[in-house]
Amino acid sequence: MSSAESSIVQFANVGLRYGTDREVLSDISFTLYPGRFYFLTGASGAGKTSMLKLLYLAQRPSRGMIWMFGNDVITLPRKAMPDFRRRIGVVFQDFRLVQHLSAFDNVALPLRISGMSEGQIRKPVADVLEWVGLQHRMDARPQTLSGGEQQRVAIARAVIARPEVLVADEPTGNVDPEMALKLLRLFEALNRLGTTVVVATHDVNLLRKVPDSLIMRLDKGALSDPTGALRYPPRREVMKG
Ligand SMILES: Nc1ncnc2c1ncn2[C@@H]1O[C@H](COP(=O)(O)OP(=O)(O)OP(=O)(O)O)[C@@H](O)[C@H]1O
Repeated sequence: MSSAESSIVQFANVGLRYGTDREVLSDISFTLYPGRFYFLTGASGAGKTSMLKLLYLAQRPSRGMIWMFGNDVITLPRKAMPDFRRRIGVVFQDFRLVQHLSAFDNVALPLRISGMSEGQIRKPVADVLEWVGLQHRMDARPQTLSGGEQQRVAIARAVIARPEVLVADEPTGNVDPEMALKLLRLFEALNRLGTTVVVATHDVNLLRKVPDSLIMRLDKGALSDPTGALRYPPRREVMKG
């Protein structure tokens, strides 16, 4: 099998500019392989959020090519987008929960949108809320939850539809170090189940907590490769170095 066939995401010479400004991402080329744990790191303003937006298809590049799940997403018809987006779960630093809905209803939302019946929804939502340790807070509204609890609801919502890729943008930015580690363990558990995980963080301490992770580093919109993340096959001994 060629590397292109076994990859889950490929970027080739991707550039992104907002409006007529200079490029905030330049010549970005990399391949993500299924089942791996990637960190995307770099200083504030380096372009992490912009890169994740390209990854979860909220933003089109100004140039270059992007393939996901074996398809060219640049030329993908608009009506095919929702199906693609469902294969990618997203977690934001600021949670983005719907304030007037309970934890249960926030997590149930993607399943309701996809047309599942209430009978089909109850158990998977309860199970995933139990998995994030919030079975006792199912009826709580977001504003009555702590930051760590809200982020766990957001993670539950991101994974309820079993995405193949989970993308998280500074998911530990608004929680204390102990909760950050707990959230990271949830991402690791998902990764062990086969989900490809991409976590953007400027917190270099976090990188050390996942020994088998691959690190992509952005510096002023350019990508570097401190752990061999961008080479194939990624070598375990390099990753741990
Ligand atoms: N919608 C936008 N319009 C114009 N410029 C933008 C927009 N979004 C981001 N930028 C610019 O793109 C560059 C990269 O921003 P981005 O948010 O991707 O970086 P980041 O690494 O995620 O930073 P942070 O860690 O501070 O969130 C910055 O110079 C920013 O000002």
